[in-house]
Amino acid sequence: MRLELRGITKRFGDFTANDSIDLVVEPGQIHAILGENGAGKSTLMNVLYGLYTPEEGEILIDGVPQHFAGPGDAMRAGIGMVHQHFMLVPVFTVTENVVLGQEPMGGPLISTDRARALVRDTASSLGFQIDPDALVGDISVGAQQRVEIVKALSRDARLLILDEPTAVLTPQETDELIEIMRRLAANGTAILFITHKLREIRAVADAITIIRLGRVVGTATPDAPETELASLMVGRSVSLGVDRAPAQPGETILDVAGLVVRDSTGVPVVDDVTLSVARGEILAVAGVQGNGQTELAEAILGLRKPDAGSISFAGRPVADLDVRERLDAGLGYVPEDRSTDGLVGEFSITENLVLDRVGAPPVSRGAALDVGWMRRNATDLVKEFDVRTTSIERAAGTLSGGNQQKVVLARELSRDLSLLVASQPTRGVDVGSIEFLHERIVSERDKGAAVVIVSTELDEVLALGDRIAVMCGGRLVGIVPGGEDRDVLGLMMTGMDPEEARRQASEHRTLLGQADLEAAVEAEAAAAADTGFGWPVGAPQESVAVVVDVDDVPDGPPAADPPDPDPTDVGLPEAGLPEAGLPEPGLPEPGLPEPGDDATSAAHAADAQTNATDEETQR
Ligand SMILES: Nc1ncnc2c1ncn2[C@@H]1O[C@H](COP(=O)(O)OP(=O)(O)OP(=O)(O)O)[C@@H](O)[C@H]1O
Repeated sequence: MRLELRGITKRFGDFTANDSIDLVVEPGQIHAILGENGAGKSTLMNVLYGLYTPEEGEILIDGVPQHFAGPGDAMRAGIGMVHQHFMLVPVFTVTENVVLGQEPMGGPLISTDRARALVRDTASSLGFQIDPDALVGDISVGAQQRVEIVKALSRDARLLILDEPTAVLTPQETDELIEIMRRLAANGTAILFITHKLREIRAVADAITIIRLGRVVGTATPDAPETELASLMVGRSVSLGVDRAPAQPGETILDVAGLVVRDSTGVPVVDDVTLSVARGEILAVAGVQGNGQTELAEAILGLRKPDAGSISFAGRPVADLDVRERLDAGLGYVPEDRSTDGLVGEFSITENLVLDRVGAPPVSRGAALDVGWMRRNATDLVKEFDVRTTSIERAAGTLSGGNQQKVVLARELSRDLSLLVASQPTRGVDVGSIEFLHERIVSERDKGAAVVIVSTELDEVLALGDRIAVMCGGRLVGIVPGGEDRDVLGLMMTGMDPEEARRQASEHRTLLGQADLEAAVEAEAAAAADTGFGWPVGAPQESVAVVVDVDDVPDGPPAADPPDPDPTDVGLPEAGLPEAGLPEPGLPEPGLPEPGDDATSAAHAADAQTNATDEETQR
């Protein structure tokens, strides 16, 4: 399939999310779309998948214009999409999920034999081991990812859209996915790949298109250095590491001893975990999602009752503190799922920024909310955290994923904290904003807070952790010093003890670990070239091939808020907030799309649907 998008324009009200986007994806090409949060990537993919109807522009497949009234049309035209948040039904089996909506019939009944055969054939053509009869809720997230791919490809997708597909995978699983993408591409499947992980783009993409503020601002080739790609994306140079002084641990704030948390069936999901965190240090908890980290974080916050063991905060059992006391004592929490646990999607940004402070000054005056203070607070935080929005009164649920995450972090980091527990703090956030958020987290540490970061991102764990704890199957596999080798951490995430992981890692380097080596070699070569000293290994890699349409790149620092720099100047409805009390849940917010609006129905539809060459491999 050769895909061509011509002049795609998609607006939400007055806001243009995609502005005359042109894009060509050749058969068998892995085409990465790179762009900062809110750039319009998902919107473009949703247009291509038939979830949104563009106001202008054309989609051509093999030169023939297409008109998609919904995802069904896109699927029939050979387009498959693996959404960032899986759209699987947990209580259905793998087979039931794969054939959902296209069940093979044997007379009047669904033919389960044919359905199973379809799953088996598609899976084995991809080299996947999948049990067609397993319940999706019982299999790992990596396996769920494979089910999503099987589902898309069992419908004969010749163009596959992968929207941030590696967010929940181990480095080893990511390697596997990269191999699958290469195999699919070699067989002619075109792949549109969205990710914020520059390392992956460099490992797998054939072509890169960069989108900023809804417009294509340039293209690049995968040999462009990460720093170059990052600055193209956000329009300024970005530091990909965090500049931080060594930790100065003080008194112990958090003490977890022999903690056991069981699920509803009695199985321990946190199994005998003991750790402590002091003021002035960051403990990063690494692990594949679903290995007890969520439950550990929730237990620390007192949101989950331990079945055994103890948790104390500054010497006091957390269970003795009620929620208000926990907040007053300076506990801050960033939940891993921003949309269900971090925000109230229907509430405005202003309201979401004070969710955990209602009832106390300065948010409340007696029984009434201080709306003026709330607006000033929102205006300041939106600016400081670079939340890309047209108005502070906008419903948080209509922000792009990365911008929703910034709202949650802005709320938690704007309080005085003694202990910050942040799960996946930068999931879906672009590199420019990650730089800022990491700096903010380090500055909390330096101000004397104890920080626990739970992250599946090894880059993040390595960037922030003064010590790194790795969890697998609910158990603490080990605690190693910050700066541990990423391959060692990847292996520990599979349950291997640190010594064995170090031994095996030295024998086998992952593709992405290899990319680290390459980056180090490049950096050293460049440094050698700069200083005029010879570089013994040979010349640096080919020059960077980056094409940027300079006229199209907006001037100035990216922190300039698009499209309305000052949220207070964008026609905030005076009556947007009630003078006292939050709006009734369920009441529509001013400015929200009406049901039946294109955007709303598309969102509902989305809800409902719940090469490298041998030489490179060698290197
Ligand atoms: N249904 C909607 N109603 C109103 N505005 C929307 C809607 N969906 C997206 N937008 C806006 O369109 C812009 C582009 O959003 P989109 O989700 O495409 O960004 P993105 O590039 O995928 O960002 P991220 O990397 O954060 O996922 C954002 O400003 C977002 O707030």
